[in-house]
Amino acid sequence: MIRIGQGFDVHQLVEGRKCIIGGIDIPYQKGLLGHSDADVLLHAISDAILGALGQGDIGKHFPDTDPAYLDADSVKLLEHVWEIAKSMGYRLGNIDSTIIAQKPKMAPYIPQMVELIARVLEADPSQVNVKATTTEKLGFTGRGEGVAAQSVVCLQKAAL
Ligand SMILES: Nc1ccn([C@@H]2O[C@H](COP(=O)(O)O)[C@@H](O)[C@H]2O)c(=O)n1
Ligand SMILES: C[C@@]1(CO)OP(=O)(O)OP(=O)(O)OC[C@H]1O
Repeated sequence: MIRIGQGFDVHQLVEGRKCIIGGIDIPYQKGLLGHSDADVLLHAISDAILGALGQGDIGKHFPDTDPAYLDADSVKLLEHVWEIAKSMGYRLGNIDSTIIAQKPKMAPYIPQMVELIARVLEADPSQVNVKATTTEKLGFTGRGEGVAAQSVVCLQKAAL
């Protein structure tokens, strides 16, 4: 059986925070604001997996009112989501994601993001695609006020 899920997330860019995207700490004068480390890409991917499983979203599994998730490492959150997927008998088919940001430049860091995501999802890097786009200076991403990410995931379950 094949299940498809999609995820979308946005975090504000502010001074005094780290810019962690796809599990990689990207050097930049601003960072992403959130209850956790605000890793917008891993949140979109986590939501896509939970969507494919019909298991709600990361806000349901990791409430932003719970101090346990304050400054949480989103790699750990994705690992937890992947444990749910495995417990339901799924493995990764493929994943495609887009980071929407005017700055910083993502391209140099994308290979490291792909390696990390593939490792967490126990997949080959060829099953994971990460892209980036600006919005040509339009909108909140174009003004550099925030970063958005979207992801589509295909999960496969072995037939019994
Ligand atoms: N934050 C970003 C945005 C884009 N890129 C790369 O630049 C290429 C051109 O982007 P356009 O928005 O003009 O299509 C694109 O192919 C991305 O690979 C980036 O590295 N970081
Ligand atoms: C990850 C959680 C939990 O720390 O907080 P944030 O970092 O604010 O991220 P968001 O994308 O709003 O989603 C879910 C939250 O519950």
